[in-house]
Amino acid sequence: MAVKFHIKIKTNENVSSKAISWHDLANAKDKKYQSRANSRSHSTGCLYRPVTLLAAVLLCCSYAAQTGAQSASGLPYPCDSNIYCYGDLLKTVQLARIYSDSKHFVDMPLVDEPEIVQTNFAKLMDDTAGNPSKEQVQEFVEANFNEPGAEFENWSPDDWTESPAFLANISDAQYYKFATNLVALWKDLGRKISPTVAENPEKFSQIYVEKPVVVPGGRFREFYYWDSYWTIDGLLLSEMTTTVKGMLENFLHMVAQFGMVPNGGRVYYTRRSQPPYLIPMIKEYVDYTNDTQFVRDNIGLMEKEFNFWFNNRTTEIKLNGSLNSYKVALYNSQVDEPRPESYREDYEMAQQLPEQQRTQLYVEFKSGAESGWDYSSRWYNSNGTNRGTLKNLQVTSIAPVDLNSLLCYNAKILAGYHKLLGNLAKAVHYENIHENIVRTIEEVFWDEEDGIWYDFDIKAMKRRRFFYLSNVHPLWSGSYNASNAATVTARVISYLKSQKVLDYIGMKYNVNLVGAPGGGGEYDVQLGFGWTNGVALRFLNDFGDRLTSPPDDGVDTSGAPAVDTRSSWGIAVLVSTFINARLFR
Ligand SMILES: OC[C@H]1O[C@H](O[C@H]2O[C@H](CO)[C@@H](O)[C@H](O)[C@H]2O)[C@H](O)[C@@H](O)[C@@H]1O
Repeated sequence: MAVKFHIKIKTNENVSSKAISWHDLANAKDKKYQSRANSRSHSTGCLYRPVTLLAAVLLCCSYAAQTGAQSASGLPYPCDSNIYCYGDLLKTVQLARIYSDSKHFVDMPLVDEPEIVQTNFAKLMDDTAGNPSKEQVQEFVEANFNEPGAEFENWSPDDWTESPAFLANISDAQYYKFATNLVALWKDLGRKISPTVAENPEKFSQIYVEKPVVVPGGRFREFYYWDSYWTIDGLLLSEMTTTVKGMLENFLHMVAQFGMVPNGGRVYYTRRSQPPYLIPMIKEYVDYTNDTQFVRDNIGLMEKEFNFWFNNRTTEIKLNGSLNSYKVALYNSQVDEPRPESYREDYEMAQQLPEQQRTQLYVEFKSGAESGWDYSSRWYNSNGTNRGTLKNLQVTSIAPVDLNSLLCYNAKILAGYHKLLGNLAKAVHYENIHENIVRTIEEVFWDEEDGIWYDFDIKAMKRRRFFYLSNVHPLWSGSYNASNAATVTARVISYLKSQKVLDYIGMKYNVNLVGAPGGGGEYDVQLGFGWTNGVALRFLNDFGDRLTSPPDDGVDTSGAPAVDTRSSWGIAVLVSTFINARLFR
């Protein structure tokens, strides 16, 4: 008799359940799919209770065959692993403060099978009456986990070249050297995931992907979804088309596997995404290579990703006094528990709220991470202002103009590709979606008085008239009525000038020590960030023929951490100069 298992294919609100048999699994062409399914049945729903060791083990075993465990609120956990995503082991280790960065622990591979690690943990709790000291927890972690990074093998991209043609456009010697350094960095940021991860997925939080990836770097040891858009742009300028194609194939594989592209390449990121740049990334690649066969082969998965957002991340609103209704997109990850990679921080913040409000805060944390703007005052809402603290996060009730603009752009690309492939009915379908979103952006997000688009508060039903760089997204994506292009562009530039924002562009900068990197936030300034390298290369490509580096102005950066021209703050200064040059010529 065929035994059926339910494999949850995860999207957040849309948890669809697909019955497959072991026979199906055994015959599955894709070995990774099989090993991922195995890992779920191994690691699901296994909760320690401070009873006896035997009872704990029995409890673990009885849960082992289940999938899709839920928290008491009824919402799913960040993933099904009771080591990396929820449960007493995770909570005990993260609250013990062994590592200053919570992400460190959830990036550590297991030494043994999850069941054995759970049994060892149950023993630790039993031996210490459920209250181990920090040293005892540390000893347990060191015995049962390896340091992060064990999941990679050495890899140097075959398609890397020292002197891609675009470098010849850069006339300034300093900038030339700077660009050469950035191109060299691709070799440091490339990662190939070891086949051991595919063979034993239950021992790793790293998601196995077949093709190498380029990561942001530093503590970000895995791919990040929206970062990859700018990374890929820089890789294409660097003529690394094979690497780019592989990264796109990985993303498409994840759409097939998860129904969407996860925030990043770890299991604890699989129930939230990031801004949907996959279709624009494919467009960048196809424009550069003319590989239209890639579109033909993958149009179905591109649509699948679009539909994830269009079906699971939208809501209908009616403007006050209007009969028209509008479909607006929002970030919304309905998942309980602290973010595993920021467990202690989220947990401690939630403790300051009454118990019944904590799940919603956890949802807001994850939805903020899904936006990529984690965290910005953009998501604070106290009495309609953008002031407050993380406790005032209201991501799920703010319709972001950039997300709506991005989906508009996605629909336009899909319409164009369907036309190219001769699927005329589909082309019309996506053209209609595109037109509807353009109308929504004009009628909901555009502020005629200020001459700019704003995010929209769907509780108060009004625009949030605060400056964020995301306000100009529709100008970039072309999500406005083409006949108004000249007026719209002039108004947006005048808005930017009025805000004086172009004087202050930077990722994290130091307001006390000009030119020095800043600090604070969730993590330190990272050296050689993948996506900012891509942005800098793009600017050097577009303006390198007319840029000259500033003379040494004697700025004292002696108090600043040692960084070189590869750092993200240096790049931000460069980009700011370029933006000024372009807009105010
Ligand atoms: O460059 C990678 C990403 O870095 C930030 O977010 C990531 O770190 C957060 C804290 O560890 C995590 O919760 C989030 O989900 C991660 O994406 C940054 O805010 C992102 O925009 C960026 O993609």
